[in-house]
Amino acid sequence: MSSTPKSEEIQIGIIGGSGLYDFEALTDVRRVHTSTPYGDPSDSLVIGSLEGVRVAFIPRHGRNHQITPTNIPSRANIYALKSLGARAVVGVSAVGSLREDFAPGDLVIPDQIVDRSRGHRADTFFEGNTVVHVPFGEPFCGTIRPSLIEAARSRISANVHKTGTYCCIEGPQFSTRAESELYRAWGMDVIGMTALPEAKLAREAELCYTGIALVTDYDCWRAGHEDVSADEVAEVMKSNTAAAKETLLGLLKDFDVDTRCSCQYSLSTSIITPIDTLRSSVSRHDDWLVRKYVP
Ligand SMILES: CSC[C@H]1O[C@H](OP(=O)(O)O)[C@H](O)[C@@H]1O
Ligand SMILES: Nc1ncnc2[nH]cnc12
Repeated sequence: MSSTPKSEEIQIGIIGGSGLYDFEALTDVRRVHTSTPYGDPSDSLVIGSLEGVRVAFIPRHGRNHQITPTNIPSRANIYALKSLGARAVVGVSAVGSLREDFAPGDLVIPDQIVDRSRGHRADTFFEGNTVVHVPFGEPFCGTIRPSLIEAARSRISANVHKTGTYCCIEGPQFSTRAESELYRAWGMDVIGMTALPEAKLAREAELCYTGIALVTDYDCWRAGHEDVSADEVAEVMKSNTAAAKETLLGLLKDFDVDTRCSCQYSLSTSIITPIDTLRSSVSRHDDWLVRKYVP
């Protein structure tokens, strides 16, 4: 069903993960091929309407799942979404469970992340002559999370966990059993390879970022269970993606970005390089984020 957009402006970006390579419910669709100062995004972006909201969708591994986690061009993806006008981003991802009571098929709206990646992925936009330290104590947007939880709880039959710490490894290999046990002992709840650097970059780009984590497996810690495999993740995601899409439709039903949300002005107290020096020397790369703070 085609719905009249409430605004022509793109409000929100959706980044699809494993198993979520398109969003067939989008109407009034056009495909945008774009390149950015950070290279090409993972794929062309699909712009369309969902529940009357203009949305930009991109599959983070590419539509044929050909980009490994280390090589995901997250800076280009976030730049492309921001430059199309998005004020918020939802990242959908497949995750392993690190606890008994988070079962395959469950949906988690994570509230924390621990970075266990190997430092091979660019995780800041600020590599020029502007030094910026954004707050990241709450890595997921506290304004949109409650709406996402409410949307999931009211629209899907799967178990919804309203908090969870996402342990982000870089992969592409899955974890060893000793690592998996360690992450469990540290109190982490789910494990994946992609919420970072996405969430960090979204915060630097002053976008509200939240995640929908779809549990596909028990990683490799659970006695009596086969260790996770890519085939298992793909198989479980065949049914999980429907829950993610339904949750997104619920979120968008009355969606409006709160311009007072602190994510929307995260740079306002974060630029340590004196504004006076920036006025004359802000580098081309940093300019698109910093310019509004340079009088
Ligand atoms: C296909 S298994 C491992 C793969 O799945 C997850 O991807 P995404 O977060 O994009 O859904 C995980 O992070 C790995 O990239
Ligand atoms: N067990 C796991 N480890 C890392 N990433 C995953 N994505 C889905 N399941 C995963």
